[in-house]
Amino acid sequence: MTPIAVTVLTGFLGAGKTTLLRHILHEQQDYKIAVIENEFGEVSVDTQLIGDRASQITTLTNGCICCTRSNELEDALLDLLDGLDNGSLSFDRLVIECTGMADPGPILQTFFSHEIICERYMLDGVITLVDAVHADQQLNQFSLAQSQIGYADRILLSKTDVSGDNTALTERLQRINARAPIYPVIHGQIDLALLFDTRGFMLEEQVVVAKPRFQRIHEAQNAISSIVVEFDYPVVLGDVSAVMENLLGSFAESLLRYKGMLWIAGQPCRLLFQGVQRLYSADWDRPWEADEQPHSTLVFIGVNLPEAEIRSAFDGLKTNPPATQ
Ligand SMILES: Nc1nc2c(ncn2[C@@H]2O[C@H](COP(=O)(O)OP(=O)(O)OP(=O)(O)O)[C@@H](O)[C@H]2O)c(=O)[nH]1
Repeated sequence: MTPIAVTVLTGFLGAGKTTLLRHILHEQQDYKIAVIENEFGEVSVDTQLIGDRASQITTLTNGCICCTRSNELEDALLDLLDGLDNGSLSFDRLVIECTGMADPGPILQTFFSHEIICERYMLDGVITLVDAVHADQQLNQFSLAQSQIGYADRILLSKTDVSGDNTALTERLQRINARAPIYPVIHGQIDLALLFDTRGFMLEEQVVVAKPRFQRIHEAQNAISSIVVEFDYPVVLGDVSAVMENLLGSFAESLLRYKGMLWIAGQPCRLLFQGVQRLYSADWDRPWEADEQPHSTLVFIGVNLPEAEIRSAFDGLKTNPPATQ
């Protein structure tokens, strides 16, 4: 039986993993891809975004799969095999999207430490997304961001459309990981032949593969947490922008990542709102379904999150809800 090739997508918060995954699922013609998504926080924004393009999506929201003590990843991998064996699922590749705070070490270890998983899956490679705009600061602040680069078989430098000159960053990445080629990508656009069949974990004679390092997350990351803000009334787009501008004015350094779906007054479609530190964007997503109660849900992930300020800023929109809708 041919083992199922597994690609692990990693990279710090907001580096472009979901954007790349959407590109992979959209472009590839040759494989049936199953996806395991691990989301930070209980809201599955990314799962909603990748939609129905994967053969099977399993979402693990019970904490980060690299640090949870449960065997959630192991169980998910075995469940997928059960599905294959009983004919309820059909796929020939697996992509695992880690959270931006995941240390890839323990995730990779799962593929070496469980007999059935070792036999039926084959780790193809680790692809690490690096946000060309924020990476320098993230690498200075979080040893985890360095680990994610250390494990890479391929490094994809994202946001090169807005980052300016990347020479110094590229040199820094090469010093951390001299083995992985670095490719610039804009919105996940890359030739898939460069991503698959990297054989990063095959011990070929000509390749010196560094032994995976399994390390604990640095204590400093304990300061990172997430909060979910929800409201069940429509809001005016300009008001949300004003709230965000104010929050960023005071707390841009603390807000590592924020994203969610918004109910905008008078609009038939959901607004996907997301940002990474100071860069944020909004896109219209699909229309609200007839049987779906519109609502807004935002997830904020940050260092020493100013929770009270964030909640009170959004509560402020409640006192003056728009008359329409
Ligand atoms: N300008 C620009 N924006 C990008 C690029 N790639 C991704 N983005 C934007 O960056 C934000 C984060 O992208 P995602 O793909 O959600 O990042 P992620 O790594 O999956 O994020 P988390 O799962 O939250 O860690 C989104 O607003 C993307 O549209 C790029 O190449 N250029």
